[in-house]
Amino acid sequence: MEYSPARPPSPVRSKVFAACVMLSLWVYMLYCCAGYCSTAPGFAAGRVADYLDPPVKTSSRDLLNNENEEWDDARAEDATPPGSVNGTGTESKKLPRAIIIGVKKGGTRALLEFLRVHPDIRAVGAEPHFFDRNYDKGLEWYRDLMPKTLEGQITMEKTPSYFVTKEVPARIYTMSKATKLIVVVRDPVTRAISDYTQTRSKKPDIPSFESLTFKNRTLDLIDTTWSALQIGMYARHLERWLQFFPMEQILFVSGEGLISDPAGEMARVQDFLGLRRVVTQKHFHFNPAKGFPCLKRPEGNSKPHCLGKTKGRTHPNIEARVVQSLRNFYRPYNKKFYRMTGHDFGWDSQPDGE
Ligand SMILES: Nc1ncnc2c1ncn2[C@@H]1O[C@H](COP(=O)(O)OS(=O)(=O)O)[C@@H](OP(=O)(O)O)[C@H]1O
Repeated sequence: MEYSPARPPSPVRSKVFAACVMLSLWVYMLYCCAGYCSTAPGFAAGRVADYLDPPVKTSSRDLLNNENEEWDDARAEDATPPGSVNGTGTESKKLPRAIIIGVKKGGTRALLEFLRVHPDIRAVGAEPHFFDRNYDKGLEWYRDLMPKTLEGQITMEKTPSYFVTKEVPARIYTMSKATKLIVVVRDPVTRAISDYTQTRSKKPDIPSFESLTFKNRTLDLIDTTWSALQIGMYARHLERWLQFFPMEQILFVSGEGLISDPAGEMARVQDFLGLRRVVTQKHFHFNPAKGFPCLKRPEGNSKPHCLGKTKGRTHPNIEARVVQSLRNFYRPYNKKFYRMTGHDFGWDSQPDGE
């Protein structure tokens, strides 16, 4: 090879060099915006982009074909402590090792967002609805929705309808009988009203809560075919899960506790998942105007991130006698559920009225 001495930089060569650098930076930024920079730790650009725009991209969101109003709530700030991403090796998409299976309006979005703060958790932001609506698309379709993880990190998703869909326990068992299951439960009466409030926000003309609750005019026959009421019969749904999974593999999180003591509930969840207790009291700030805890970064003084306006909608006032009938209706189911889980969630000691 011919030896050529170093040539002094010419103005033309410098301009070409600068243009190449600019072009590479643009390509890298596009790459990151597309969500492929997730190996970057903590607050690095890729992960922030990932968090602002969760791993399921718009096209996949359409593919998911669900009325996923909660998707926007996944646009949380990245509160991952800098430099604390764990795990080793190269990243790859894996099937979930833990799933938040319910319940609808229990507080599932709050739990998922709190968990996403943990450096050992990577979760898909949207609800995949794989085991109930998209099962025929196959496990590879499902895996492809997941964010990439390093060895040692836990892949998660949440789809609240799983808990009440009868085919789902067997399907999750078939994927992996070691899957850890988390259920966020909430007073079934308040949950039903929350569910109704959500439906009414989309279809303002629906009949009143009272008229949907009863089958007859004498207001004594509860309409258990109405899904808003059926979901709250937790003991019944749980029986189906117990045909496939042992109780030790299911964690019940109190929806009320998630609001009044988020750090306490998060300690239980992290223990259950075999994780270090990274998400603690210092990650939460109670916002009195919202009435909810919001996520904050322990260091720095950026504004705490609260969930979006689809959470904490004002519930309509429901007639006291209707609430009382529902309390009477749910009492035996609640009692059974407390016995099965070994935990009294305290819903039956609530004062009457919501
Ligand atoms: N931190 C925090 N911020 C906001 N909201 C919180 C929080 N923790 C629990 N909740 C309660 O979560 C309820 C919505 O539950 P889900 O997220 O499970 O709803 S959904 O099934 O995904 O639609 C939502 O119900 P509503 O208040 O009836 O809207 C909230 O009460």
